[in-house]
Amino acid sequence: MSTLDEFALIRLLTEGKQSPAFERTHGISTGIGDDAAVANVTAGYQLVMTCDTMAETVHFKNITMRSSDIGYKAMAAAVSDIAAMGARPRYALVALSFPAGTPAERLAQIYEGLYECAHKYDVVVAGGDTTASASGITITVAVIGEVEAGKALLRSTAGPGDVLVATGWLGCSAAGLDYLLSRAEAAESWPQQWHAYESLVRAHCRPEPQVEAGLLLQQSGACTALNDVSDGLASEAWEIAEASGVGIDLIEERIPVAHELLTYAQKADKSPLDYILFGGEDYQLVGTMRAEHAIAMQMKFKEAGLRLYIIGYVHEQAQGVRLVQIDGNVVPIEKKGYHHF
Ligand SMILES: Nc1ncnc2c1ncn2[C@@H]1O[C@H](COP(=O)(O)OP(=O)(O)O)[C@@H](O)[C@H]1O
Ligand SMILES: Cc1ncc(C[n+]2csc(CCOP(=O)(O)OP(=O)(O)O)c2C)c(N)n1
Ligand SMILES: [Mg+2]
Ligand SMILES: [Mg+2]
Ligand SMILES: [Mg+2]
Repeated sequence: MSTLDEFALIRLLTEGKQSPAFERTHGISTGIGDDAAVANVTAGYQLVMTCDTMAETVHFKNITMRSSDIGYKAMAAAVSDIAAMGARPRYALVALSFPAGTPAERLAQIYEGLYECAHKYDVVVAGGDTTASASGITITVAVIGEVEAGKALLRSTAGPGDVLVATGWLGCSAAGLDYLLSRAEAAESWPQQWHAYESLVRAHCRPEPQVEAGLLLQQSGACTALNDVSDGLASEAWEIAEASGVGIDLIEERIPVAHELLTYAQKADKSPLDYILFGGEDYQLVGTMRAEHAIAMQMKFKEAGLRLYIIGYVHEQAQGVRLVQIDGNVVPIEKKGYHHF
Protein backbone atom coordinates (compact mmCIF):
# COMPACT_ATOMS: atom_id res chain seq x y z
CA MET A 1 0.00 0.00 0.00
CA SER A 2 2.37 2.65 -1.20
CA THR A 3 0.07 5.47 -2.27
CA LEU A 4 -2.77 5.40 0.27
CA ASP A 5 -2.55 6.29 3.93
CA GLU A 6 -4.68 4.46 6.48
CA PHE A 7 -7.59 6.90 6.35
CA ALA A 8 -7.64 7.15 2.58
CA LEU A 9 -7.70 3.35 2.48
CA ILE A 10 -10.63 3.12 4.90
CA ARG A 11 -12.50 5.61 2.69
CA LEU A 12 -11.65 3.58 -0.42
CA LEU A 13 -12.94 0.39 1.20
CA THR A 14 -16.14 1.73 2.71
CA GLU A 15 -17.28 4.98 1.09
CA GLY A 16 -20.46 4.82 -0.96
CA LYS A 17 -21.15 1.19 -0.04
CA GLN A 18 -24.19 1.95 2.14
CA SER A 19 -26.46 4.95 1.74
CA PRO A 20 -27.22 7.14 4.78
CA ALA A 21 -30.90 6.32 4.19
CA PHE A 22 -30.16 2.57 4.38
CA GLU A 23 -28.25 3.08 7.63
CA ARG A 24 -31.03 5.22 9.10
CA THR A 25 -33.79 2.77 8.28
CA HIS A 26 -31.63 0.06 9.83
CA GLY A 27 -31.38 1.88 13.15
CA ILE A 28 -27.88 3.37 12.85
CA SER A 29 -27.65 6.96 14.12
CA THR A 30 -23.83 7.21 13.84
CA GLY A 31 -21.93 4.94 11.46
CA ILE A 32 -18.33 4.84 10.21
CA GLY A 33 -16.29 7.94 11.11
CA ASP A 34 -16.60 8.47 14.86
CA ASP A 35 -14.93 6.68 17.79
CA ALA A 36 -17.69 4.05 17.76
CA ALA A 37 -20.98 3.41 16.03
CA VAL A 38 -24.34 4.11 17.65
CA ALA A 39 -27.47 2.04 16.94
CA ASN A 40 -30.96 1.74 18.33
CA VAL A 41 -32.02 -1.40 20.13
CA THR A 42 -35.44 -2.94 19.56
CA ALA A 43 -37.62 -3.00 22.67
CA GLY A 44 -38.29 -6.53 23.90
CA TYR A 45 -35.29 -8.01 22.05
CA GLN A 46 -31.89 -9.23 23.21
CA LEU A 47 -28.55 -8.64 21.52
CA VAL A 48 -26.74 -11.66 20.07
CA MET A 49 -23.00 -11.13 19.54
CA THR A 50 -20.28 -13.13 17.84
CA CYS A 51 -17.00 -12.81 15.99
CA ASP A 52 -14.97 -15.06 13.72
CA THR A 53 -11.54 -14.62 12.14
CA MET A 54 -10.13 -15.77 8.83
CA ALA A 55 -6.33 -15.89 8.65
CA GLU A 56 -4.21 -16.40 5.55
CA THR A 57 -2.76 -19.94 5.23
CA VAL A 58 -5.14 -21.19 8.01
CA HIS A 59 -8.51 -20.31 6.39
CA PHE A 60 -7.43 -19.41 2.85
CA LYS A 61 -4.49 -19.44 0.44
CA ASN A 62 -4.06 -17.78 -2.92
CA ILE A 63 -4.92 -21.13 -4.56
CA THR A 64 -8.18 -21.63 -2.64
CA MET A 65 -9.99 -18.28 -2.66
CA ARG A 66 -10.16 -15.07 -4.64
CA SER A 67 -9.93 -11.82 -2.68
CA SER A 68 -13.67 -11.18 -3.07
CA ASP A 69 -14.40 -14.71 -1.76
CA ILE A 70 -12.31 -14.03 1.37
CA GLY A 71 -14.45 -11.01 2.23
CA TYR A 72 -17.68 -12.81 1.40
CA LYS A 73 -16.83 -15.86 3.48
CA ALA A 74 -15.55 -13.87 6.47
CA MET A 75 -18.93 -12.12 6.67
CA ALA A 76 -20.87 -15.34 5.96
CA ALA A 77 -19.08 -17.31 8.71
CA ALA A 78 -19.82 -14.64 11.32
CA VAL A 79 -23.46 -14.23 10.19
CA SER A 80 -23.80 -18.02 10.42
CA ASP A 81 -23.21 -17.96 14.19
CA ILE A 82 -26.07 -15.47 14.54
CA ALA A 83 -28.27 -17.77 12.42
CA ALA A 84 -27.29 -20.63 14.74
CA MET A 85 -28.89 -18.75 17.63
CA GLY A 86 -32.15 -18.35 15.71
CA ALA A 87 -31.46 -14.59 15.61
CA ARG A 88 -31.52 -11.88 12.94
CA PRO A 89 -28.12 -10.36 12.06
CA ARG A 90 -28.12 -6.53 12.17
CA TYR A 91 -24.66 -4.92 12.41
CA ALA A 92 -21.06 -5.89 11.63
CA LEU A 93 -17.65 -4.59 12.72
CA VAL A 94 -14.69 -5.60 10.56
CA ALA A 95 -11.03 -5.74 11.64
CA LEU A 96 -8.52 -6.03 8.80
CA SER A 97 -4.75 -6.59 9.14
CA PHE A 98 -2.31 -6.96 6.26
CA PRO A 99 1.42 -6.62 5.57
CA ALA A 100 2.73 -3.25 4.32
CA GLY A 101 2.83 -3.34 0.53
CA THR A 102 -0.44 -5.30 0.07
CA PRO A 103 -2.03 -3.82 -3.09
CA ALA A 104 -5.01 -1.57 -2.30
CA GLU A 105 -6.83 -3.29 -5.18
CA ARG A 106 -6.67 -6.62 -3.32
CA LEU A 107 -8.13 -5.05 -0.18
CA ALA A 108 -10.83 -3.32 -2.24
CA GLN A 109 -11.83 -6.70 -3.70
CA ILE A 110 -12.00 -8.27 -0.24
CA TYR A 111 -14.42 -5.48 0.69
CA GLU A 112 -16.48 -5.96 -2.50
CA GLY A 113 -17.15 -9.54 -1.37
CA LEU A 114 -17.70 -8.50 2.23
CA TYR A 115 -20.36 -5.93 1.30
CA GLU A 116 -21.97 -8.32 -1.20
CA CYS A 117 -22.61 -10.76 1.63
CA ALA A 118 -23.63 -8.01 4.08
CA HIS A 119 -26.24 -6.67 1.63
CA LYS A 120 -27.58 -10.13 0.93
CA TYR A 121 -28.27 -10.70 4.63
CA ASP A 122 -29.35 -7.10 5.36
CA VAL A 123 -26.38 -6.40 7.63
CA VAL A 124 -25.06 -2.85 8.14
CA VAL A 125 -21.25 -2.51 8.34
CA ALA A 126 -21.02 -0.10 11.27
CA GLY A 127 -17.24 0.21 11.65
CA GLY A 128 -14.02 -1.69 12.20
CA ASP A 129 -10.27 -1.40 12.53
CA THR A 130 -7.28 -1.45 10.18
CA THR A 131 -3.72 -2.40 11.15
CA ALA A 132 -0.48 -3.71 9.69
CA SER A 133 0.44 -7.35 10.26
CA ALA A 134 3.84 -9.04 10.34
CA SER A 135 2.72 -11.51 7.69
CA GLY A 136 -0.45 -12.56 5.96
CA ILE A 137 -3.93 -11.05 5.75
CA THR A 138 -6.30 -11.49 8.70
CA ILE A 139 -9.94 -10.45 8.70
CA THR A 140 -12.18 -10.59 11.75
CA VAL A 141 -15.90 -9.91 11.50
CA ALA A 142 -17.99 -9.28 14.59
CA VAL A 143 -21.75 -9.46 14.01
CA ILE A 144 -24.41 -8.15 16.34
CA GLY A 145 -27.90 -9.52 15.90
CA GLU A 146 -31.12 -9.56 17.83
CA VAL A 147 -33.70 -12.05 18.94
CA GLU A 148 -36.96 -11.78 20.83
CA ALA A 149 -36.08 -11.84 24.53
CA GLY A 150 -35.71 -15.40 25.85
CA LYS A 151 -36.05 -17.02 22.42
CA ALA A 152 -32.38 -17.62 21.44
CA LEU A 153 -31.67 -21.23 20.46
CA LEU A 154 -28.90 -22.71 22.60
CA ARG A 155 -26.76 -25.85 22.38
CA SER A 156 -27.60 -27.03 25.85
CA THR A 157 -31.32 -27.72 25.62
CA ALA A 158 -31.69 -30.84 23.44
CA GLY A 159 -33.79 -33.54 25.08
CA PRO A 160 -34.26 -37.30 24.77
CA GLY A 161 -36.81 -38.22 22.10
CA ASP A 162 -35.88 -35.22 19.92
CA VAL A 163 -34.85 -35.75 16.31
CA LEU A 164 -31.67 -34.31 14.79
CA VAL A 165 -32.17 -32.11 11.72
CA ALA A 166 -29.87 -30.44 9.17
CA THR A 167 -30.68 -27.61 6.75
CA GLY A 168 -28.65 -28.80 3.76
CA TRP A 169 -25.78 -30.74 2.29
CA LEU A 170 -22.67 -31.24 4.37
CA GLY A 171 -19.09 -32.10 3.37
CA CYS A 172 -19.13 -30.15 0.10
CA SER A 173 -16.90 -27.33 1.35
CA ALA A 174 -14.15 -29.68 2.55
CA ALA A 175 -14.26 -31.65 -0.71
CA GLY A 176 -14.09 -28.33 -2.62
CA LEU A 177 -11.05 -27.37 -0.55
CA ASP A 178 -9.30 -30.67 -1.34
CA TYR A 179 -10.05 -30.20 -5.02
CA LEU A 180 -8.70 -26.62 -5.03
CA LEU A 181 -5.54 -27.62 -3.14
CA SER A 182 -4.88 -30.46 -5.59
CA ARG A 183 -5.53 -28.19 -8.57
CA ALA A 184 -3.15 -25.53 -7.19
CA GLU A 185 -4.09 -22.72 -9.57
CA ALA A 186 -3.89 -19.07 -8.47
CA ALA A 187 -7.45 -18.12 -7.53
CA GLU A 188 -7.38 -14.59 -8.99
CA SER A 189 -6.95 -16.11 -12.47
CA TRP A 190 -9.84 -18.57 -12.18
CA PRO A 191 -12.34 -18.41 -15.04
CA GLN A 192 -15.65 -16.61 -14.40
CA GLN A 193 -17.55 -19.75 -15.37
CA TRP A 194 -16.33 -22.63 -13.27
CA HIS A 195 -17.00 -26.08 -14.72
CA ALA A 196 -15.50 -28.94 -12.72
CA TYR A 197 -16.99 -29.37 -9.25
CA GLU A 198 -18.65 -25.95 -9.38
CA SER A 199 -20.98 -26.70 -6.46
CA LEU A 200 -18.09 -27.89 -4.25
CA VAL A 201 -15.97 -24.82 -5.05
CA ARG A 202 -18.97 -22.57 -4.35
CA ALA A 203 -19.67 -24.34 -1.06
CA HIS A 204 -16.09 -23.62 0.00
CA CYS A 205 -15.72 -20.05 -1.30
CA ARG A 206 -19.25 -18.66 -1.01
CA PRO A 207 -21.09 -20.43 1.82
CA GLU A 208 -24.66 -19.27 2.45
CA PRO A 209 -25.45 -18.79 6.15
CA GLN A 210 -28.89 -20.18 6.94
CA VAL A 211 -30.44 -17.07 8.45
CA GLU A 212 -33.95 -17.71 7.18
CA ALA A 213 -33.84 -21.32 8.36
CA GLY A 214 -32.59 -20.27 11.81
CA LEU A 215 -35.42 -17.74 12.14
CA LEU A 216 -38.04 -20.29 11.03
CA LEU A 217 -36.76 -22.77 13.60
CA GLN A 218 -36.73 -20.12 16.33
CA GLN A 219 -40.20 -18.77 15.52
CA SER A 220 -41.71 -22.26 15.37
CA GLY A 221 -40.98 -22.85 19.04
CA ALA A 222 -40.31 -26.52 18.17
CA CYS A 223 -36.52 -26.35 17.98
CA THR A 224 -34.73 -27.42 21.15
CA ALA A 225 -31.04 -26.81 20.23
CA LEU A 226 -29.11 -25.40 17.30
CA ASN A 227 -25.51 -25.13 16.03
CA ASP A 228 -23.90 -24.08 12.77
CA VAL A 229 -21.50 -26.49 11.11
CA SER A 230 -18.06 -24.85 11.08
CA ASP A 231 -15.97 -27.81 12.29
CA GLY A 232 -17.90 -30.78 10.82
CA LEU A 233 -21.09 -32.68 11.68
CA ALA A 234 -19.32 -34.93 14.23
CA SER A 235 -17.92 -31.99 16.15
CA GLU A 236 -21.22 -30.05 16.16
CA ALA A 237 -23.25 -33.11 17.21
CA TRP A 238 -20.76 -33.72 20.02
CA GLU A 239 -21.09 -30.10 21.15
CA ILE A 240 -24.88 -30.42 21.40
CA ALA A 241 -24.62 -33.85 23.07
CA GLU A 242 -22.13 -32.68 25.71
CA ALA A 243 -23.80 -29.33 26.38
CA SER A 244 -27.23 -31.00 26.73
CA GLY A 245 -26.05 -34.13 28.57
CA VAL A 246 -27.56 -36.50 26.00
CA GLY A 247 -26.45 -39.01 23.37
CA ILE A 248 -27.03 -38.54 19.64
CA ASP A 249 -27.35 -41.23 16.96
CA LEU A 250 -26.76 -40.20 13.34
CA ILE A 251 -28.56 -42.39 10.80
CA GLU A 252 -26.23 -42.88 7.86
CA GLU A 253 -28.95 -43.58 5.31
CA ARG A 254 -30.77 -40.36 6.24
CA ILE A 255 -27.78 -38.06 5.78
CA PRO A 256 -28.14 -36.36 2.37
CA VAL A 257 -25.11 -36.64 0.09
CA ALA A 258 -24.67 -34.15 -2.77
CA HIS A 259 -24.18 -35.78 -6.15
CA GLU A 260 -20.99 -33.84 -6.85
CA LEU A 261 -19.56 -34.83 -3.46
CA LEU A 262 -20.09 -38.51 -4.35
CA THR A 263 -18.47 -38.04 -7.75
CA TYR A 264 -15.46 -36.18 -6.35
CA ALA A 265 -14.96 -38.58 -3.42
CA GLN A 266 -15.04 -41.56 -5.76
CA LYS A 267 -12.48 -39.99 -8.08
CA ALA A 268 -10.21 -38.89 -5.24
CA ASP A 269 -10.60 -42.26 -3.48
CA LYS A 270 -11.99 -40.55 -0.38
CA SER A 271 -15.05 -41.31 1.74
CA PRO A 272 -17.96 -38.86 1.35
CA LEU A 273 -18.92 -39.63 4.95
CA ASP A 274 -15.48 -38.49 6.18
CA TYR A 275 -16.01 -35.14 4.50
CA ILE A 276 -19.49 -34.88 6.01
CA LEU A 277 -18.46 -35.84 9.54
CA PHE A 278 -15.03 -34.26 9.85
CA GLY A 279 -14.69 -31.69 7.03
CA GLY A 280 -16.36 -28.51 8.29
CA GLU A 281 -16.99 -24.97 6.98
CA ASP A 282 -20.42 -25.96 5.63
CA TYR A 283 -22.28 -23.24 7.55
CA GLN A 284 -25.46 -25.25 7.43
CA LEU A 285 -27.45 -25.55 10.66
CA VAL A 286 -27.74 -28.74 12.69
CA GLY A 287 -30.23 -28.88 15.51
CA THR A 288 -32.77 -30.83 17.45
CA MET A 289 -36.54 -30.60 17.70
CA ARG A 290 -39.37 -32.45 19.28
CA ALA A 291 -40.20 -35.41 17.04
CA GLU A 292 -43.93 -34.63 16.81
CA HIS A 293 -43.13 -31.29 15.12
CA ALA A 294 -40.59 -32.57 12.59
CA ILE A 295 -42.87 -33.36 9.63
CA ALA A 296 -44.79 -30.07 9.94
CA MET A 297 -41.46 -28.20 10.07
CA GLN A 298 -40.30 -29.99 6.93
CA MET A 299 -43.47 -28.78 5.18
CA LYS A 300 -42.88 -25.21 6.41
CA PHE A 301 -39.33 -25.33 5.11
CA LYS A 302 -40.51 -26.64 1.76
CA GLU A 303 -43.04 -23.82 1.45
CA ALA A 304 -40.23 -21.33 2.14
CA GLY A 305 -38.01 -22.92 -0.55
CA LEU A 306 -35.69 -24.35 2.13
CA ARG A 307 -34.68 -27.89 3.02
CA LEU A 308 -34.81 -29.73 6.32
CA TYR A 309 -33.47 -33.27 6.65
CA ILE A 310 -34.11 -35.54 9.63
CA ILE A 311 -30.74 -37.22 10.11
CA GLY A 312 -30.76 -38.70 13.61
CA TYR A 313 -32.25 -38.78 17.07
CA VAL A 314 -31.42 -37.90 20.64
CA HIS A 315 -31.02 -40.49 23.46
CA GLU A 316 -31.48 -40.35 27.12
CA GLN A 317 -28.12 -41.96 27.87
CA ALA A 318 -25.15 -39.66 27.51
CA GLN A 319 -23.18 -42.22 25.51
CA GLY A 320 -21.81 -39.72 23.07
CA VAL A 321 -22.38 -39.55 19.34
CA ARG A 322 -22.82 -42.73 17.32
CA LEU A 323 -23.45 -43.65 13.71
CA VAL A 324 -26.17 -46.14 12.78
CA GLN A 325 -24.60 -47.57 9.64
CA ILE A 326 -26.61 -48.65 6.62
CA ASP A 327 -26.18 -52.34 7.61
CA GLY A 328 -27.59 -51.59 11.08
CA ASN A 329 -24.28 -51.65 12.96
CA VAL A 330 -23.89 -48.87 15.52
CA VAL A 331 -20.39 -47.41 15.85
CA PRO A 332 -19.05 -44.59 18.02
CA ILE A 333 -18.13 -41.33 16.25
CA GLU A 334 -14.90 -39.65 17.26
CA LYS A 335 -15.02 -36.12 18.62
CA LYS A 336 -12.59 -34.97 15.94
CA GLY A 337 -13.02 -32.02 13.60
CA TYR A 338 -10.82 -29.13 12.60
CA HIS A 339 -8.40 -28.15 15.38
CA HIS A 340 -6.26 -25.04 15.20
CA PHE A 341 -3.53 -26.14 17.59
N1 LIG B 1 -10.37 -15.36 22.41
C1 LIG B 1 -11.60 -15.49 22.93
N2 LIG B 1 -12.00 -14.69 23.94
C2 LIG B 1 -13.25 -14.82 24.46
N3 LIG B 1 -14.15 -15.73 24.04
C3 LIG B 1 -13.81 -16.53 23.04
C4 LIG B 1 -12.53 -16.45 22.42
N4 LIG B 1 -12.47 -17.37 21.45
C5 LIG B 1 -13.67 -17.99 21.43
N5 LIG B 1 -14.48 -17.51 22.40
C6 LIG B 1 -15.85 -17.96 22.71
O1 LIG B 1 -15.82 -19.38 22.85
C7 LIG B 1 -17.01 -19.99 22.31
C8 LIG B 1 -16.65 -21.03 21.25
O2 LIG B 1 -16.00 -20.38 20.14
P1 LIG B 1 -15.96 -21.07 18.71
O3 LIG B 1 -15.58 -22.50 18.83
O4 LIG B 1 -15.11 -20.20 17.84
O5 LIG B 1 -17.47 -20.97 18.27
P2 LIG B 1 -18.01 -21.22 16.79
O6 LIG B 1 -17.42 -22.53 16.35
O7 LIG B 1 -19.49 -21.27 16.96
O8 LIG B 1 -17.54 -20.06 15.98
C9 LIG B 1 -17.85 -18.85 21.79
O9 LIG B 1 -18.78 -18.51 22.78
C10 LIG B 1 -16.86 -17.73 21.60
O10 LIG B 1 -17.45 -16.44 21.71
C1 LIG C 1 -5.92 -23.33 3.19
C2 LIG C 1 -6.95 -23.96 4.08
N1 LIG C 1 -6.61 -25.03 4.83
C3 LIG C 1 -7.55 -25.59 5.65
C4 LIG C 1 -8.83 -25.09 5.70
C5 LIG C 1 -9.85 -25.79 6.53
N2 LIG C 1 -10.23 -25.08 7.74
C6 LIG C 1 -9.62 -23.99 8.22
S1 LIG C 1 -10.35 -23.41 9.62
C7 LIG C 1 -11.51 -24.64 9.61
C8 LIG C 1 -12.57 -24.77 10.68
C9 LIG C 1 -13.47 -23.59 10.79
O1 LIG C 1 -12.80 -22.42 11.20
P1 LIG C 1 -12.84 -21.87 12.67
O2 LIG C 1 -11.96 -20.68 12.74
O3 LIG C 1 -12.54 -22.98 13.65
O4 LIG C 1 -14.34 -21.46 12.74
P2 LIG C 1 -15.34 -21.42 13.97
O5 LIG C 1 -15.51 -22.85 14.45
O6 LIG C 1 -14.69 -20.56 15.02
O7 LIG C 1 -16.58 -20.84 13.42
C10 LIG C 1 -11.32 -25.49 8.52
C11 LIG C 1 -12.13 -26.68 8.22
C12 LIG C 1 -9.11 -23.98 4.88
N3 LIG C 1 -10.32 -23.41 4.87
N4 LIG C 1 -8.15 -23.46 4.09
MG1 LIG D 1 -15.61 -19.03 16.15
MG1 LIG E 1 -20.90 -21.72 15.65
MG1 LIG F 1 -18.18 -19.68 13.90
